[in-house]
Amino acid sequence: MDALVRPLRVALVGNPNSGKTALFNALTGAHQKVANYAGVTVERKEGRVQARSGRSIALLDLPGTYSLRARSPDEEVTRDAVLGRLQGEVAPDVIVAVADATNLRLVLRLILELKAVGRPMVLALNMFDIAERQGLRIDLERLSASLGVPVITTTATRKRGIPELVSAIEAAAAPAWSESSEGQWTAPDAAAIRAAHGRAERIMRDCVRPPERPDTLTGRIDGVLLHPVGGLVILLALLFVMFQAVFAWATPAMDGIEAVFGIVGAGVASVVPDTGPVWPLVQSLIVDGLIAGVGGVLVFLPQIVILFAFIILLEDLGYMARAAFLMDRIMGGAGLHGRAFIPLLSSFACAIPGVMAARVIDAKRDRLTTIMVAPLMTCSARIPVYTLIIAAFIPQQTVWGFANLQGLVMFGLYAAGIVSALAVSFVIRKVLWRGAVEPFMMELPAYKRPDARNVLFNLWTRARIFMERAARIILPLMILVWAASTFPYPPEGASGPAIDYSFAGMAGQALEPLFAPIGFNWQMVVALIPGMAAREVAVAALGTVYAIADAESAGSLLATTLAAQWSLATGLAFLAWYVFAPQCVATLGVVKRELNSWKWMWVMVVYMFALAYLAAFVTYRVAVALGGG
Ligand SMILES: Nc1nc2c(ncn2[C@@H]2O[C@H](COP(=O)(O)OP(=O)(O)OP(=O)(O)O)[C@@H](O)[C@H]2O)c(=O)[nH]1
Ligand SMILES: [Mg+2]
Repeated sequence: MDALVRPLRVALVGNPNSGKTALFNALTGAHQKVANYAGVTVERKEGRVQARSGRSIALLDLPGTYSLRARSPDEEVTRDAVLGRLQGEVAPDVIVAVADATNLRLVLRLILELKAVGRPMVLALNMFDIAERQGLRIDLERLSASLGVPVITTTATRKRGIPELVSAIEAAAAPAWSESSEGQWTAPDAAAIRAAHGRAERIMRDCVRPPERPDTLTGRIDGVLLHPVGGLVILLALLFVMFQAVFAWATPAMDGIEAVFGIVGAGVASVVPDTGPVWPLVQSLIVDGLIAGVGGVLVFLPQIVILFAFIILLEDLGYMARAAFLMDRIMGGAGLHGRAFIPLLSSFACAIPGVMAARVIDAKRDRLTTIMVAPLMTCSARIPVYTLIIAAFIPQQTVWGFANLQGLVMFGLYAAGIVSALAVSFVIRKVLWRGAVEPFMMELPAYKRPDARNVLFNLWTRARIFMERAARIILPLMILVWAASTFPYPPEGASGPAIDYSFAGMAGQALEPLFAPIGFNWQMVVALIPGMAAREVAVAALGTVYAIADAESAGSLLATTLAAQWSLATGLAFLAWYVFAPQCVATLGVVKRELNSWKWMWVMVVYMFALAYLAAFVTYRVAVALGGG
């Protein structure tokens, strides 16, 4: 192919948290996730840029690494991309080494390794705004001369230095039209590593003067936040406030959304005639199937947004790496690798990115353990389930004079997820493989003021994912649930409610004996079946089933209906079930893919269902014994 017309292949390579993805976004206009901790990007991501000359650039964003001597799966992706060893790819035409200008020492060694690969290279000195603020003096010309690569200063988050970087990339590529498919690189031996280390130190001494105004704030804040006792207390307090806020602040917005659905439902009922054989069905599909089902899940959007506002702000500040540090001892005691923290943290959004983030863990067994427990963390799809049951059964009251009881129960459910993840990993360590957990090192990023646009964009992404799931997964399933609960019609002269004679009613009643010991009724069983697709589907299905079953309660809130129809013990057993049950086929699919093993996927299915059944059983029996039946 003609080298002039095919796009220029460029790879962004650098230490974790140096701003590669921020730079990628600034160059391509993409919106890949950027956050202030190491290990955000675990996959290669491709984007396009058009240079002024008209030449198209195919840009690769890669996971961060300290060396081409890769250890973990994410680092292997970077090494293989740089060397052109990825399936169906050739080595990049230009490597852009991305460096955090305030933290050059480590990246210099990586740059020297990259030079040895022999591809044209450009150094982007990113975070240059911070370097300037600190009064860090870098002799750019000398640095460029000692390394033998052009140096461009950038501030990715403000899009500074972007056109200059693009020009430098083009200029670097121009002479090298060679189509060699693989970069050459051989792992250096100990002597070579020492030599590179010495060279990096010399370059540091020659080109970089220490900052005039070093960042002392980070150190002072860490003195408090990383205190072994005080730090943990602050972490717990933060989580406590977060769950209080989820309940206290969301209510007005949720009431608003509910009111809108109520008005829409009433509007539909007044517009659609209720005569003839078809119109009542249409009305039922819209009101019982779509509004009661899909709308019943969408009302939880405000809670999702509030929870993620906290998480995203803390991520951007740079607090999450500190939380990992604080939890390291506890996690180590449970046999979890310190690097498991970020995957488990990601699992609060959804177990799928969580399971994928486990790629940052190099030891196979540690990675497997992390993946096996990640789905126990409370993902956001559980929020509708938890909130619905809490609203139905837990009174809205203040305890200890300041805490909202509903928020406290939510906190407890999250804690149950975390504690059981620790317990399961402890058991895996004791039963399946022993041996010490490897020590864990993670750079603590400097604190940064959260960037409003980044926070809002990430928040919008979470909200969009939630709403898209409602449209893509819940909506079609609710049409099925509605149809299964409506047809066939009851026979002539039937006495019971019509739904009892429907497919759903029959299936639920057939399976009910299996679930009776844990206090579930047939409507719940019906909800659990489509609920395998995603956890919040169960809430939608309950909404639809109860809306069809019980015309009198039509229009009243699902929580009110449940409070009337279920015992307290049943409600609590349902909560306990949802702490553990692996009701998400997409997660199971990703576990199979990441571990490349059906066996471990089935181990997960079996152990999680077993725990769910056991937990619901114990909860139900204890609650009944205490008078909650
Ligand atoms: N002040 C400032 N902050 C930046 C700049 N570039 C990136 N950041 C911030 O630095 C943090 C890390 O940025 P990312 O783009 O996620 O870093 P990364 O290199 O992709 O990290 P990994 O994917 O974990 O390897 C984020 O909080 C960004 O907002 C910059 O030029 N100036
Ligand atoms: Mg990244």
